[in-house]
Amino acid sequence: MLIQQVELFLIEQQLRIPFKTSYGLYENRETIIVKLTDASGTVGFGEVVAFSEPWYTAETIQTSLHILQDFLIPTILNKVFTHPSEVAETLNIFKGNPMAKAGIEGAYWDLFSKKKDISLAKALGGMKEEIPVGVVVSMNEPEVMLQQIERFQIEGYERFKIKVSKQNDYEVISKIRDKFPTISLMIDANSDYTLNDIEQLKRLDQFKLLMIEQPFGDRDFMDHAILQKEIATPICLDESIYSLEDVEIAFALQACKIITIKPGRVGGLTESLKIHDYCVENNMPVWVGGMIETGISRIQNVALASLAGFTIPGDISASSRHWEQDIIYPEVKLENGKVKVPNGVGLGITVNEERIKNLSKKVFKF
Ligand SMILES: O=C(O)CCC(=O)C1=CC=C[C@@H](O)[C@@H]1C(=O)O
Ligand SMILES: [Mg+2]
Repeated sequence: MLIQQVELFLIEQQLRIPFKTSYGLYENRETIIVKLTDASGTVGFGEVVAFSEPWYTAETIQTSLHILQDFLIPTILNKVFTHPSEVAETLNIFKGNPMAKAGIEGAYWDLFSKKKDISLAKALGGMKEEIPVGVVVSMNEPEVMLQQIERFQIEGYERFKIKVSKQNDYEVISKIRDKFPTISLMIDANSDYTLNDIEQLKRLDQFKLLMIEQPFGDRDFMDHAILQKEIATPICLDESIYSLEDVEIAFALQACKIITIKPGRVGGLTESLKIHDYCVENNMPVWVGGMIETGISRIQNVALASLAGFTIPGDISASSRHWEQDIIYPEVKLENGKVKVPNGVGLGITVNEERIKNLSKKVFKF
């Protein structure tokens, strides 16, 4: 495959439900849509899922635009690759910036599977035709969170992730457990705790949570290992995992019992597959995380989650969880509590290029 043209669309959409994080309240979400066109006119779509501010990881929309324009795109333009893994390897001559890289590499995977006349799921080695999915409940008043869980239960979600802080964890979780004693419930702390909070974290064992996601800082492997020995609830690492190497370190230190894979955070689908295979070989449960992304990245995650080793429902909620209208059709939706894995070539959906153009704040063509 020889890429003749790369286009970047910086888009911004209003979120249906504002998303409260440790950084602040997100009411709108910027992302970058990547469109690759090869010599035959076949196109591949990807998405850069970095946020506008460096609160989740160090990347932002602006750092990604810089790295894409000044380094990544000049490196892949008019160069022949026979497989997306070669693209990942080539882009790794540059340090860091996994989300910028994943935007390009993911678009290559879409293009590659189209050229092979197979679905992305099949190209990745996927087996499932439909997947169970989880949903994230934003940080809010406990009553609002209870209402959201009730609604999402009716919609068919099988796993519920709530965002908590160390100021409100016990109060919120106990109210949820009082009303929903048996649901599959997990929390995401986004590094809000430290080892000084170990007694407070021990108290959460009584709630029989599926896991605690990223209680400590992203480089705190040793502290997570100390905590995991003290609590029964499995620790899941998210922000700590930028590569397979980080997973090997976490596994060697017993810093966690579960891993969440986000292709953007690890540099793309090639690295995601390596991490999936390692976790399966080492009996470490693994699931696919979300990034409050558009349907392009979401449907890419659906394809990834179709691999047999993903055994925990991921953050792969319907388009309607975040958007009034998605930029793909058909939109991601639950049918009988499951999301169907597209079996059309490539992503297997249609990208609404008209809507992308209407949502674009800036367009770049190379
Ligand atoms: O994509 C979704 O629906 C949820 C995504 C989600 O929970 C997160 C995305 C990015 C940062 C955090 O807010 C959180 C996470 O840490 O997993
Ligand atoms: Mg997380």
